[in-house]
Amino acid sequence: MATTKCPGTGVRCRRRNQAGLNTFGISGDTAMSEKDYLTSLPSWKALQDYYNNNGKNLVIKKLLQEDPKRFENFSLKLSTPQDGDILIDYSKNRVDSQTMQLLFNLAKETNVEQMRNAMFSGQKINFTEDRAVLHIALRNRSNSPIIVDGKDVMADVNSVLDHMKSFTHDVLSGNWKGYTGKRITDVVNIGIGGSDLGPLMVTEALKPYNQGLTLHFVSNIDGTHLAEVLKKVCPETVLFIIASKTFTTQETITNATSAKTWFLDAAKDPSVVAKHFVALSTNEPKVKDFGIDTANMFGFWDWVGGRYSLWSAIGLSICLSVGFDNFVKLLEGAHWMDKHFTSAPLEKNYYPETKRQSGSNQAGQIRKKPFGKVQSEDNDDFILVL
Ligand SMILES: O=P(O)(O)OC[C@H]1O[C@H](O)[C@H](O)[C@@H](O)[C@@H]1O
Repeated sequence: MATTKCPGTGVRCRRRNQAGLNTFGISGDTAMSEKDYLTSLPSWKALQDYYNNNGKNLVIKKLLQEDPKRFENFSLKLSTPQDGDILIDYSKNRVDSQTMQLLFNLAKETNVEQMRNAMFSGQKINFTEDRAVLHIALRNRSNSPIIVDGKDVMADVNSVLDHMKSFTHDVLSGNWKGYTGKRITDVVNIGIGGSDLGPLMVTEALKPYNQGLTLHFVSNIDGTHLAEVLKKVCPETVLFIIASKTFTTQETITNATSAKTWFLDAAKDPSVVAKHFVALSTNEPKVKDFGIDTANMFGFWDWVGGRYSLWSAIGLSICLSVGFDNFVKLLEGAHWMDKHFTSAPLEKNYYPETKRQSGSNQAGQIRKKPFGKVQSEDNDDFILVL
C-alpha cells in the first residue's frame, strides 16, 4: 500500500493514502484522472469490448424470448425474517450472464468489497470532504460500536432516536399543544434535496401506516409552493419542521422565514414559536439565530450524506406520519439489508454452489444456472443472483 499513488491530484491523493485506502487497488504511479484510470483497467476494457461486439444483441425482448428462464436467472428473492420476500428483478435490463461476470470482474479490480468494508468500519471514504460515510450507523440496530475519530458514534445516534421517540409520542398523543392549547393536526416539512425527497418518498409509500397527522412538504423556492400549503393549515394546529443539514440552504431558509412571518402574523407572540417550529440540523448556532429553541433541535452529523439522511433526524416527518415504532421497523429492515450487503460476497450472490466448488467459475464463462443459495444470519435460506 505504501507504494501506491492514487489517481487524482494533491490533497485528495494524500488523504486516500493517509486512510490507508487505495480505491482502485493497483500500485505504481498514476498521473491520470480517475476517469481515465478507470477506463484503462483491463476489466473495464473487457467490458467495453464485450459491449462493442455484442451490445447490439442485448435487446431485452430478444433476451427474454431466447431464455424462458431469464426472469428466474436474473432476479433475486430475499426472504426477510418477518416481512416476507423482497424481489429484485433485473431481468429487464440489458445484461446477460457474460455481462454480469465482466461487471463482477470490474468490481473486484476496483476493490468494491474492500471499500464497502472501509465504509462500514467508519473510515473516511469521502475523500473530497475527508469524512466518513455512515448512514449505516443510523440504522445499526445491532448497536455494535462504530468508531469515528476514536469515538463510538452509537451513543449519539441512540440519544437522538430517544428524542425523536418522545417528541413523536407527545405530538401523536396530543400532549404537545399549540399556542392556543389545541393539538397538532398538520406537519409541514420545509427542506430541499435530501432534506425533502427521502422523507417525502417514504411518507408517500407508507401512507397506509399513517397515524392521523396530515403531512405536507415544501421545497420549491417559488412562493406558490408554500402559499398553497399554508391555505390548507391553521397556525394554531400546525407544526413546521425546518429540515436542513447545513441550515444555510437559501431555498429552505427563505421558505422557513416566510412560514415564521405567516405564523407570527396570527400568533403575534415570538415566545410561542417554540411550540410550532422544530429544526433538524447539524448546525446549532444557525438554528439558534433563526429563533428555534435548541431544545427542539434534532441533531445529526457531518458523516450523514444529504441523500441518505432520511435515516437520521431528517426522518422526523416519517416518525410523525407512521409513528416511532414503524420508523424503527424501517431502520430494522435497512439494517437487515446492510447485513446482507456486508456478508454476501459478490460471487456467492451469483454462482451456483456446485459450480463454485468444482472451481469452474473462471472469468468470462457463461453460467447456465446463475444461482447461489446463501444462509442469512437469521438462518433463512435465500436465493441470490446478484
Ligand atoms: O440539508 P441542506 O443542508 O439544506 O441541503 C439540502 C441539499 O442541498 C444540496 O442539494 C445537496 O446536494 C443535497 O445533498 C442536500 O440534501
